[in-house]
Amino acid sequence: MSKLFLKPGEVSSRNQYQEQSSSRLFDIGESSYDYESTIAASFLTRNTPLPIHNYKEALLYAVKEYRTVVVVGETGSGKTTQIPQFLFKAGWTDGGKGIVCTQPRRIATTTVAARVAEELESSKDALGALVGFAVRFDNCWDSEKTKILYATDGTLLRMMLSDPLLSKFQVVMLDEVHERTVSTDILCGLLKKIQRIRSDLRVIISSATVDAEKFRAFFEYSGDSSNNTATILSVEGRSFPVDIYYTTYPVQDYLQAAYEATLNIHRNEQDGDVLIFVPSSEQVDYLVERFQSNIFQISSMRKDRKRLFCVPLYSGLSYKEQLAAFQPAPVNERKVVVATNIAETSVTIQGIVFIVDTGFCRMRVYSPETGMDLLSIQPISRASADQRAGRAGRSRPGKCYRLYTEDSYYNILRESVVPEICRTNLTSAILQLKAIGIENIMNFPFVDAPPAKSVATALEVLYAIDAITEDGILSEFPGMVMADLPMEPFFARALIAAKDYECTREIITIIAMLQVEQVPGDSVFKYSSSREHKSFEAARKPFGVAEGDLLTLLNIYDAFEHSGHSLRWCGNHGIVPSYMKKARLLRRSIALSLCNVMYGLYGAAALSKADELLSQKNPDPSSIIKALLKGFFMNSAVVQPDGSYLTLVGKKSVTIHPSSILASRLPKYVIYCEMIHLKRTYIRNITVIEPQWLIQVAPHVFERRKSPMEVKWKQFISSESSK
Ligand SMILES: Nc1ncnc2c1ncn2[C@@H]1O[C@H](COP(=O)(O)OP(=O)(O)OP(=O)(O)O)[C@@H](O)[C@H]1O
Repeated sequence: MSKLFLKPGEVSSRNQYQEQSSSRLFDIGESSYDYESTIAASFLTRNTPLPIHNYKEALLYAVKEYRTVVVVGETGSGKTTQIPQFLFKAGWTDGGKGIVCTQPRRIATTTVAARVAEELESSKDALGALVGFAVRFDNCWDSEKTKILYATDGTLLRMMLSDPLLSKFQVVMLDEVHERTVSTDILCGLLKKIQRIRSDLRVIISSATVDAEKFRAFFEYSGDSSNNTATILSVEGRSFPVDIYYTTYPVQDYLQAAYEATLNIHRNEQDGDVLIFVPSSEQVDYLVERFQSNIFQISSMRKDRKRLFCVPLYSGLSYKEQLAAFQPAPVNERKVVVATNIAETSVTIQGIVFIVDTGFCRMRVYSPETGMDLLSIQPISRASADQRAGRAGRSRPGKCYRLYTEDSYYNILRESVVPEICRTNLTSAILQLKAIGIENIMNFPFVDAPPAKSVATALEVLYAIDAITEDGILSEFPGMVMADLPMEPFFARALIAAKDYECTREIITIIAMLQVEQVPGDSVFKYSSSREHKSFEAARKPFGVAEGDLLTLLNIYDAFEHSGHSLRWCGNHGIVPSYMKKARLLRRSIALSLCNVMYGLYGAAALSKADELLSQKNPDPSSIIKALLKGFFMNSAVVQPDGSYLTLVGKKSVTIHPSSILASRLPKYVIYCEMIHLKRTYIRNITVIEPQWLIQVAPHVFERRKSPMEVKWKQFISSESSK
């Protein structure tokens, strides 16, 4: 075979880190993919302190003098872990208020908090005291003791429902702002408003370079001449260099290319673990299985027979399963982590030296005609590609293999991601804003304003599910309760309705099971619904019910409960025990949230009410479906002669996803929980309904001559604008 990867010293000319680079063809083992190489920033020795340490004084000065500091810097320079510690040690929490740092993702939130707790308190068990975390359905902090709190952006937003001025915090740091999640963008607007009331509050924005000036300008407050308002602090340097390699021509099959690139690394490189980025959990599972089934062959590729082992990492896994990716590899073994973009930002997996980046991710894209999000596979942005590369080079120099050309990187990938707020369903976000007291959505200071049509559709949907009145005002009930429940408004609506239909236990169970099966292709069965379809169907058959997927999930949970939560029972039925354990925990969390929010109960009273809510009642299936309909009636569809379906709202042609238990039965009327766009537009998690129930639960939408899309949205817009 010909020469493999170029050595860093052999390269020259440009790269994205403005250091030396060059390009040359080479062949990677048996595969035919050619790569060009680009070398990253200057080398620092292993014991070099993190680059952010050189900026400690500058940072503390900036935070003292300016209300907002935008910090930009390379991945791995130490922003996330060190800045809160600098502020803590400099006395910013001495007045009794804490520091909160947000992250877009759960896994980053919890792992970074654990790392900082260990650094600050020199103990592995310290988490939850001085340093804590808060994510949906899981809190590990103490309102008295915790001085540094890591929280997901969505959780901080939810905290603002009870504490709109964030009075518990002295400093709010929004990390990874360039990811532009809806929650982070909304937090930016809210913080800008809070700063006008609280001149003591300090805001730190950590962002990629490209967006820095935009955020600085956004936070600059012209009304305050006595105070400096916003500034930028650039942190130069990274921990260790990462050499970047590109293919010399576009890759046809990125999964095959990822597989081959990894084999090549294993065959030719010394030690160091590999992190592969693919778009979806299905593809993660596919690659993991492929590696595992060829493990002997792969290990024998090396003279020293170093073993390779492979672990998945995506959001549908339980927390414990996710942590497996963070465990160090045994001596003489090489770990390959196959991940979705959950591992893209703020995450440090020790031992990772090689990155394989397919260049794609699965993204939610909003369709204003249907008012629904579509999940589709899209090229990543350059900012994401840099984040992915930055997962190497954190404890030693690394290499990143991009399975696309350098030309694609510079000319096809967008510089930064389209803000999620401009491409996603805003129902949940607007409900949150209304609950925080922002009535005039059109005048809210968005960093980038969402399309007016998306705002209008969200208002219309909120009106249809009774969250807001005809005048766009949040209803005390159920609107305020929906906003307080930690879940999407449609599920919250169904859960609230469940009380009247006497099926709270069942709706809680269904929501918990759906939460576990978040990602298309994921299922509670150990077989993949797409690749091991026969085994999957055979395992599901004993639980299947004619009413559809959600009641089938309920049946599975009930059987699990009946078995005494037996892990052996799970094994005998091809069910993944950790998923069921996760569902069990989630049920309890959801029940407790409901007790807090709807019944105003806390502590022991909430626990005993939660037990009552979760005890067996066996309602009629039609009651459960009617409660679901209260939330999901906008997602109804009717079968067409060719076996496709037409959505009743939006008139979109869709197909039942092959993983549905109803895929071959084709009932006349259905509701669905999710629409996804793959090769076709599919609907998932289907329930059979009677058409007359639509009129019973939502007469304001389905009574003749009242088209839902005519629901006064124009009036909403004009009344919103005039508030
Ligand atoms: N959980 C961890 N285990 C081991 N080392 C860690 C961990 N978290 C962080 N580090 C070390 O601290 C360094 C800085 O990480 P930090 O997350 O603070 O950087 P950052 O500037 O926020 O980068 P990014 O935006 O890429 O997350 C990492 O490069 C790594 O060396």
